[in-house]
Amino acid sequence: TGRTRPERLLQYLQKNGTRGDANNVVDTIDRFCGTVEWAMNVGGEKGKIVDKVVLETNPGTVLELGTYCGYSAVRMGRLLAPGSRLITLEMNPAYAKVAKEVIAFAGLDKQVEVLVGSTTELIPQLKKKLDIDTFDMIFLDHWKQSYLPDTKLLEECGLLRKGTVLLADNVICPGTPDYLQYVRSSPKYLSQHFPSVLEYTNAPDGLEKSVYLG
Ligand SMILES: O=C(NC/C=C/[C@H]1OC[C@H](O)[C@@H]1O)c1cc([N+](=O)[O-])cc(O)c1O
Ligand SMILES: [Mg+2]
Repeated sequence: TGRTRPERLLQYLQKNGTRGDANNVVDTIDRFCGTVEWAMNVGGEKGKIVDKVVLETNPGTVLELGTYCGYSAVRMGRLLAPGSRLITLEMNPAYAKVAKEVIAFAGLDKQVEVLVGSTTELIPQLKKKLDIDTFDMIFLDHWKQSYLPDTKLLEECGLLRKGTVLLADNVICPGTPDYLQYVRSSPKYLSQHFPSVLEYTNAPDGLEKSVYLG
C-alpha cells in the first residue's frame, strides 16, 4: 500500500525484518528486491565486494553520495568500528525520510547521519558542519554524471587525504565513462576494477576502487 517503491520497501522491512539487527536488515531488503520489487540498492553480490573493501580499509570516516533507501549505509555502517562515522548525502527528501527509518530500524542511527541536499551544495559545507577534516573512504552511488564533478569538488575542498579510498558503484551499468577515464588516467589515483553484476540481475556491472595519492 506504500505509494512509492521506497515506502513499500520500508513497509516490507518493518513487517519482515528484525529491529536492531543490521545483518538481517541487509538480507531482508535483498529478499524484497529479489522476490517482490527490484530497487537500485548495491545488492548482495556487489555488496560482498563493498564489505571486503570496508573491512580492509577500516575507515573512521565514510562519506556516501546517494543514500536512496539506506541499504548501503546499513551495509557499510554495520562493519564500522565503534566511534566511526558514516555521512550520507541524499537530494531527494522522500528517499532521505525512508533511509532515516531504515537506518534507525537497523540500530545504526548513532553511526550513520543522513544529510538532505545536493552534493554540490553540501560537499563544500562538510568540514564546517561535521567537524571532519578528511574522509577515509568515499562511496559513490548517486547520479552517474555527478561522479566526476563531485570527485573534483572533494579534491578542491580538501576532503581527501593520501590513501583515501573512493569506491564507485555502477561503473559498467548504467556506466560512468568520464569518471572511469579520469581515475584510471590521473596520476592522483591508483585504480582497480572489480567486475560483478547489476543488483538482483545477471547483467554485467562492476565497482571501481581508486586510492587517492594526494
Ligand atoms: O541511477 C542510479 N542511481 C542514482 C541514484 C540517485 C540518487 O541520488 C540522487 C537521487 O536523489 C537519488 O536518490 C542507479 C541506477 C541503476 N540502474 O540499474 O538503473 C542501478 C544503480 O545501482 C544505481 O545506483
Ligand atoms: Mg548503484
